[in-house]
Amino acid sequence: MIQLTNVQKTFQLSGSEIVAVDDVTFTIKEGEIFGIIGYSGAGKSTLIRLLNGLEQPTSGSIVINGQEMTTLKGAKMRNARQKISMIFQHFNLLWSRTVEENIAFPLEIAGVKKPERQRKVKELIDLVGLTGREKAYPAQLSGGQKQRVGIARALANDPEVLLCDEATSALDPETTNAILDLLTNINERLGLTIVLITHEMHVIRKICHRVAVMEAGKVVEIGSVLDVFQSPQADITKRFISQVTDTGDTDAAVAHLQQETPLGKLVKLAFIGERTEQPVLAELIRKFPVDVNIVQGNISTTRDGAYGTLVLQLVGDVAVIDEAIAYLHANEVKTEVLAND
Ligand SMILES: Nc1ncnc2c1ncn2[C@@H]1O[C@H](COP(=O)(O)OP(=O)(O)OP(=O)(O)O)[C@@H](O)[C@H]1O
Repeated sequence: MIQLTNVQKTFQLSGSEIVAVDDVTFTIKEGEIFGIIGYSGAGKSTLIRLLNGLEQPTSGSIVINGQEMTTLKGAKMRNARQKISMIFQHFNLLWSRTVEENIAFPLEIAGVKKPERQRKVKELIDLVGLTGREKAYPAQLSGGQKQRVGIARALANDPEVLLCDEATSALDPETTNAILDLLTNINERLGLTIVLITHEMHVIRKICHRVAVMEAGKVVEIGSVLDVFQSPQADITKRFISQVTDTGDTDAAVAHLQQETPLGKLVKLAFIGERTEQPVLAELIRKFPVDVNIVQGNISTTRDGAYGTLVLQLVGDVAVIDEAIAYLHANEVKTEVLAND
């Protein structure tokens, strides 16, 4: 669907060169929700502007739906861009137009006749859950409602790709979840390919199928969300994951435990999929004569299944503890020894 190959974007700034996107190659599949995560300055906005043709790469190739975007010009470029829609952090609505007039705007520009426009606007208002608010002005809407208008407007011309630029960053957590549910629903109902950029791992965890992690213009890690959660490779990925898995209390709990009971092994277990629902811990306690203290536990749900971590202190005979860890391995539970006595 979208193929980026060796994409490079450099900016010249008062004599110096800034490499905003540095030799990026990856594919986004049709119908998937693909997340790009990175801290400020990582190059996410530049990448998304390259995807919608607002910027041209310095070198490399961007193919969307079989069309090489870097060589398109004039009407061909405009047609290709009509199939790529975008929603924004600050909604970018027209303040002097009502909800229905905002949604009708791209249809007017595309020359769609009034009866068809009205039919389409009504359908979109239903789809995004704004029925009854057709005549309201943006200033009379909540943040979540404004983003619903943004989404309806973006869908008006039946795009093939929806780009989301930090679309929930200005919203509170509850509204964020409602908008993310709406995007998931649209992805499933319309089969629309969604590419989103964010600095929040919660957004990736909740709705994305796959994720690319960006740092200093480069993609440093890419994979299915569940795989990346289970075995993050880059340090920056581990930091992002800790945004949603760490309660922040683990280090304090570990330090306290080591002071009070400085014995045994401190082990972090990672479970995925069905394993998160099975009584592995109960089996472990039944089978092995070790004392088990639970230090911290957490389950995160991704689109492709659940991912859980559990930090345990195992106290007892060293050989038995090693056997217990081997038993966990054999049961597809990943283990990492955090500390030994
Ligand atoms: N038009 C431009 N001219 C010069 N430098 C630019 C331009 N656009 C982006 N940059 C630089 O490119 C780098 C990547 O910026 P970009 O905005 O793509 O990052 P980002 O990950 O989207 O961060 P943020 O979330 O803060 O927007 C930064 O160093 C930025 O200053």
